[in-house]
Amino acid sequence: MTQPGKRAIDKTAHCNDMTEVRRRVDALDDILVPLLVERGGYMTQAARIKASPELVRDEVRIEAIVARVRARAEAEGGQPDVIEAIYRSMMEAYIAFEHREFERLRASSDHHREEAPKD
Ligand SMILES: O=C(O)C(=O)C[C@]1(C(=O)O)C=C[C@@H](O)C=C1
Repeated sequence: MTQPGKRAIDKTAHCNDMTEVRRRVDALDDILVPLLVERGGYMTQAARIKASPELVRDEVRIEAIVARVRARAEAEGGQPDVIEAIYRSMMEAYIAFEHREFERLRASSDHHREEAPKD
């Protein structure tokens, strides 16, 4: 459980003008974007490990992630519906990326294949 006073929502600073709001938002985006890039790296890993493109989209896993992040949003004093919408949209973008990575990795490994493909 998130302790009272340690919730993310309680860390939001009171702002006196939009310059301060935007400075705070930019500072959080500077933390978020590198984390999203790192998360995206695991789509490349998944694309390498999965045996077929049909396995890229995994509805069971998507729903498990949504349930998990909704609960976390609640515990942090946030809005579960907002976090769910962000995650569903983010995962669609990552699924598209994972499909591109799946193709890219197979295409480049073809160049390194020693034997000619059969047929
Ligand atoms: O867990 C996976 O199988 C992934 O490929 C990762 C991920 C994600 O976390 O964004 C992306 C695509 C899948 O539909 C489910 C989840």
